[in-house]
Amino acid sequence: MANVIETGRGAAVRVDGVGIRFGSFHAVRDVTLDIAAGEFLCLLGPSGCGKSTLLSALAGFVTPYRGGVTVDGVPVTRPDPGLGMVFQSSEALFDWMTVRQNVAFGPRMRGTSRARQAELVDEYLRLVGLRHCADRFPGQLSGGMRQRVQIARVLANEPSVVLMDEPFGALDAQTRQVMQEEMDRIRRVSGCTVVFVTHDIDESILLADRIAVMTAGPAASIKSVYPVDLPGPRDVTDPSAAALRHELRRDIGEEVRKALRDQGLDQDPGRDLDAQEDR
Ligand SMILES: Nc1ncnc2c1ncn2[C@@H]1O[C@H](COP(=O)(O)OP(=O)(O)OP(=O)(O)O)[C@@H](O)[C@H]1O
Repeated sequence: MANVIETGRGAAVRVDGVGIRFGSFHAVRDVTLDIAAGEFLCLLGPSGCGKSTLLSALAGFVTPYRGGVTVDGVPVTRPDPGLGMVFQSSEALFDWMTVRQNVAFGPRMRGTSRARQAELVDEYLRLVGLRHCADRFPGQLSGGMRQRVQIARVLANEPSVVLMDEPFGALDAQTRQVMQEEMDRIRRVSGCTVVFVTHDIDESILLADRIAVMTAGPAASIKSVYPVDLPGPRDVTDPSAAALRHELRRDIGEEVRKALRDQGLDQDPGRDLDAQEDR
């Protein structure tokens, strides 16, 4: 597939008045967001509000019925190697290919020379700490390693924007923590813009430059945007992080309660959030 979006070092993303419908269902209403080149933006919100749907529009998988997305001024109209997507499940990897072949896949499809493919594989497997696994198959790796291969495979396309849909959601707590630390390093080295969907408030505080909170759906929009001005390495038990976490919990809690009220189910609105807090 030919690139329309430039590849390289991080691009500015403009989401301008985006609305998304699935038939008669109004999923997302009038979302406007400006994401700077190289920024790490987390999307948080109640379950089912439309985070993945909005991310799909950024990836060119879903066409908005109104508004649009541009990357460095270029309209997103379809998927593009310049927009890398990392999914929650590492089933996105090709099980019948080695790690090396998986990571080389995108560049090979774009007709990159064999020598350059080898360089890219080497560079990005090194970045995710998996050079020693190049000749293994995905089935021979742990869940955390497979997610790292998925990230290397996306980065080997040298995307200017990486879109991540709960990429660590299926990992155990310890692997998740390691991956969060690695993600912070990887994105600083690669310089790409990242839009990262998560349920996890602490994960968003650890990683984001800004956190956008969505309203409960249907017809979800952006409720508030929080800058995360915390020095690194971040610690969620730090008092300023704790204050931000409290604000985010309150903000999302309001939306969860609203959603439950709309469904006539508002008996124990705190439970969802306590479960998030415990993770
Ligand atoms: N292809 C589709 N057809 C119809 N409805 C859809 C489709 N995709 C998503 N939806 C609906 O749009 C709404 C938003 O879904 P989405 O998966 O984007 O939410 P989410 O915030 O990512 O959810 P979660 O946090 O649980 O992963 C939901 O009501 C969902 O049922």
